[in-house]
Amino acid sequence: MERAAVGHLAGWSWRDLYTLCKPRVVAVMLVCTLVGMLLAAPLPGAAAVVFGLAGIGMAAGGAAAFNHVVDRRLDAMMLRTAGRPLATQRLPTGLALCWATLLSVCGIGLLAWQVNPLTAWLTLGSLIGYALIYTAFLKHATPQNIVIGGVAGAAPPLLGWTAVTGQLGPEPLLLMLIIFAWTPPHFWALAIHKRDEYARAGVPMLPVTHGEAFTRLQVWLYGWLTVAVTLLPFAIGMSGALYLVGVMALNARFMVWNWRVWRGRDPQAPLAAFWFSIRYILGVFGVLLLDHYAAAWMLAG
Ligand code: HEM
Ligand SMILES: CC(C)=CCC/C(C)=C/CC/C(C)=C/COP(=O)(O)OP(=O)(O)O
Repeated sequence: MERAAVGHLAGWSWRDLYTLCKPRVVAVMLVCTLVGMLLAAPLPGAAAVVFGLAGIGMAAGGAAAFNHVVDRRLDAMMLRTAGRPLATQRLPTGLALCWATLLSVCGIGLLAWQVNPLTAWLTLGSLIGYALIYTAFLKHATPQNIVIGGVAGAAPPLLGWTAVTGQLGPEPLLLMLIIFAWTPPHFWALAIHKRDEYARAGVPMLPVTHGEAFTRLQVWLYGWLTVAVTLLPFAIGMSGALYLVGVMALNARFMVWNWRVWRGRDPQAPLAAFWFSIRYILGVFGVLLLDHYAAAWMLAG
């Protein structure tokens, strides 16, 4: 019998274990982590970078897998998530739980063993914050779920910074604040688009509890907060003119999308704004890095 057929008969494939890790979300998080590392030290040690990325990546993937386990019944109720490996029941819950535990233990263990205890503790805090506090409690308790839970999702650049320096400081907190302020426009734009699904599943997301118009206003206001926070690296002298120009251009496009969401005239705007938010956050961290190396290069010259 062919291997594929065996996999099919068994009901699940190895790819399902990969899917549980939310690989695209974790990939963007790791980009932000790497930028945090490279801003902390122009030439960080290879071991801190490699083991740091591997440990943080495994822990974030493990947290995402726990999220799939905890949310398996809820995911089955929503069209967007109904095809997930646990929602369809093609992957046994016990196996997913083992996978989530293995990834989390290996990730945190690697950080404690090869990186530093501070990074291991902070990553563990983010893991618990997302997998348990957000997923099992906040998500069902309050429409502020993603604002509070956003602390865990915003941690990656700070974790990257501590991985190479072993200490906290105002700069990594600022990098974290950028993602924190960006999370509401990122998620609520999608939540507006998926409002009916969340309502049917009984999840108290902001558009369900406070209506679409109020959520559109919040996207607009948090958008401005994000703009203000992204100007701080320049204001405190952490980044230079190249960053300022780049981030202003990104902010202009970001706010055009948030404005379209706020106006509420284009039904396609929320989903388009959600997808742009991902390019935006990658752009902000990309331009932070570009500016950092441009400054180092000019100093060397
Ligand atoms: C609590 C905070 C956050 C919430 C509630 C949230 C929510 C979501 C949701 C519901 C999706 C759709 C997923 C899907 O359709 O499978 C999504 C997608 C995504 N999010 Fe977030 N997010 C958060 C934080 C972050 C952070 C911190 C990053 C990266 C720095 C991020 C990056 C992404 C990416 C790249 C996608 C697209 C995934 C894909 O292409 O399948 N998110 N987010
Ligand atoms: C250690 C560390 C850095 C942890 C962070 C872990 C992590 C992967 C956070 C992702 C945030 C996210 C996609 C939230 C959506 O969850 P949801 O349940 O609301 O969305 P869903 O309905 O798509 O599952």
